[in-house]
Amino acid sequence: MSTKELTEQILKKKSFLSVGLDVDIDRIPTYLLSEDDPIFEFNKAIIDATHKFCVAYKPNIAFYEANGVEGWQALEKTINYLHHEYPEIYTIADAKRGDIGNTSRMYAKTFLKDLGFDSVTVAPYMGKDSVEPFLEFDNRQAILLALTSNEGAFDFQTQQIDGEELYKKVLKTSKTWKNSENLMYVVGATKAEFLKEIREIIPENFLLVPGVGAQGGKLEDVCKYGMTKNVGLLVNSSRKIIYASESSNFAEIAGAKAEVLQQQMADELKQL
Ligand SMILES: O=c1ccn([C@@H]2O[C@H](COP(=O)(O)O)[C@@H](O)[C@H]2O)c(=O)[nH]1
Repeated sequence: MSTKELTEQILKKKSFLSVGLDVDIDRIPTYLLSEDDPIFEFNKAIIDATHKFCVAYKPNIAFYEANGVEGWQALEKTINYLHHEYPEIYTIADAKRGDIGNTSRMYAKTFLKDLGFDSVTVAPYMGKDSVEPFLEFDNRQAILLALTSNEGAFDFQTQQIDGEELYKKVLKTSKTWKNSENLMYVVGATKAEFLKEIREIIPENFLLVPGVGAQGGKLEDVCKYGMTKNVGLLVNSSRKIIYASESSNFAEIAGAKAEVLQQQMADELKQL
């Protein structure tokens, strides 16, 4: 999907919500465990109940890899279900890949071609040749980790190198890479106070903002400095939505949680 189409979906649905499909087999309702594919059945119920209120889904690949072959099968069924039932939805493989170019090409093929995700998260640490293979696909994006939501972000990302924070160097240098128009960036909602300076470096690019909900990030803070005239935001929430209830109506309750966030987003969009 192009970023123009993504913006159109955001304005149509009055939502820039991404629902995180971080499916932990130990946290899903126990009655689902007797199904052939409990992870997929959980995802299907969550997607059917929340799709009206969001524009994107973000499966975190770790939760699927942790279940071996069955996890990969559940991931493939989930992305196929989204493509077939809700083709207007933007999809993010939160895989945080990046390696020497020859290897990155294989990661890019897996997520952006074979599985057909719209985007994949990529770590910038190995530099240009590790990221450019993810930028070669039309209407697909690589989402580069810029300033992450966790405490450890202060270990390296905010450290000064030659008088400038490392995350700012990542933003500036990545703009010089081939097909950099296909870049989006991860900025944690817990780091909203950095957004003003981040927007001075990348005024237009979409940001994927995780950390609202379980990690304590605030939607209004993110919007205040992160929103552009074309919105430019995908705000993700995972656990607060998908594990809102363990009862048999878990999906309905997840839908209600997603709707609360969507309503707040609709209010923020009125200020555009
Ligand atoms: O900086 C980052 C980058 C990625 N994540 C991922 O987003 C979700 C957040 O889940 P919640 O349950 O809403 O906290 C999860 O998949 C993380 O691995 C992040 O949190 N921060």
